[in-house]
Amino acid sequence: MTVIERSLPYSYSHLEKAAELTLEKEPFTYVQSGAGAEVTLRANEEAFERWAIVPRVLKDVSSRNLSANLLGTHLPSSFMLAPIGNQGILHDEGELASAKAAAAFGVPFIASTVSTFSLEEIAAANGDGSRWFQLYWSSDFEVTASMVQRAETAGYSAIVVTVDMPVVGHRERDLNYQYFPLALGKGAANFLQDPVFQSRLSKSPVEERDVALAELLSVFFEPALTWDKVQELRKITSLPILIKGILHADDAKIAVDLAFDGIVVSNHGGRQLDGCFSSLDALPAIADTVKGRIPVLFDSGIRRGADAVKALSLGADAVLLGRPYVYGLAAGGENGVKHVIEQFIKDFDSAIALTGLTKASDANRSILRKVN
Ligand SMILES: Cc1cc2nc3c(=O)[nH]c(=O)nc-3n(C[C@H](O)[C@H](O)[C@H](O)COP(=O)(O)O)c2cc1C
Ligand SMILES: O=C(O)C(=O)c1ccccc1
Repeated sequence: MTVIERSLPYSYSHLEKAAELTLEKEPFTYVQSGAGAEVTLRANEEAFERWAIVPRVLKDVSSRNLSANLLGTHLPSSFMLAPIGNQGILHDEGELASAKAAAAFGVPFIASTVSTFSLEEIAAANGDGSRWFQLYWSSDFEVTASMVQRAETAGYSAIVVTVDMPVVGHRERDLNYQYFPLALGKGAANFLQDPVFQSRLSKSPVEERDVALAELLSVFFEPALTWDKVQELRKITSLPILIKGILHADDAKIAVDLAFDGIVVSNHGGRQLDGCFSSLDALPAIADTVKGRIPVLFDSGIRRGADAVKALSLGADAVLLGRPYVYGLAAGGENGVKHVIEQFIKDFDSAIALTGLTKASDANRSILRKVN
């Protein structure tokens, strides 16, 4: 399948630039920035430069299988689109454009709790595509339960509980601009359209939007969340449950012991705790602990095909693509996301062949060396 929007650039840095030229400075900064001095944001990318692929040759790579299958979901190229909230600040069609683009390539889409469009609207745009729902656990448990049930009804096939945001990271550049999309209502649709959330209000969100947004902010964070509480999700849904935001091998062990269905090794793209471990550096010990008992997904720093090869070699079963696709969204809407997906698949395919592999799932540590 060849698309698309030839005016869009091919490299990550140029895509970022294209997004910067399209957007106002506040929404661009919101996407690009990280917490604190952005040490972790930089470390996520730099960690990939400390691993080098040592390719094998003469392996007949004429036919290649890039796919992964996990938790009943088919990933044609071993990656999914990461949950990214508030996409309406980047393009009017927001998550609808991204979910359509993902479906066109059969790439699974993970919809965020704080999407600009509701999970039902995203499901309609995603159509026959495959999709998971990312859950931010609300301190109003009945709202959490209602959202999970809605996701199940709307054809989402797994729940990804993000646990690295008991509070929001100290994002200095957003603070400088005093720019907080959730407070502006840019990621409120799943709440405003939720019947349980609406029942908490004396007037409808349309009549009293400010009151509704204040209620949203008051129930959004749940700093008291624990492993025990997350386990209660089992009573509400039969869908697979993954835990996103794992960096410590001991937490990976707890996730396995408590029979969660998968984990996402992630530091939220350097947006939460600045100074924490890069995601790639965290991966090997986690993979050694999990030992294949549950799927290990990975994000934070994936920019190119070879990055995905490295993450798979260090023990990930699949990766999530984050900032690259939303820069495509900002610069070119649905076609921009298609462009990014298409190029990422081509790059990944080429990297697999040049590594001397015919199956992405065969990637392992024998083809990697630590450098520097
Ligand atoms: C603008 C933006 C919004 C995000 N929103 C969410 C979200 O709503 N839920 C979530 O679990 N992660 C969210 N993330 C984190 C991503 O899912 C992913 O972990 C991160 O983007 C990976 O880093 P990378 O994009 O630098 O590779 C967001 C990231 C960005 C850049
Ligand atoms: O920006 C984010 O990373 C994010 O997920 C978020 C969601 C809600 C409030 C603040 C940040």
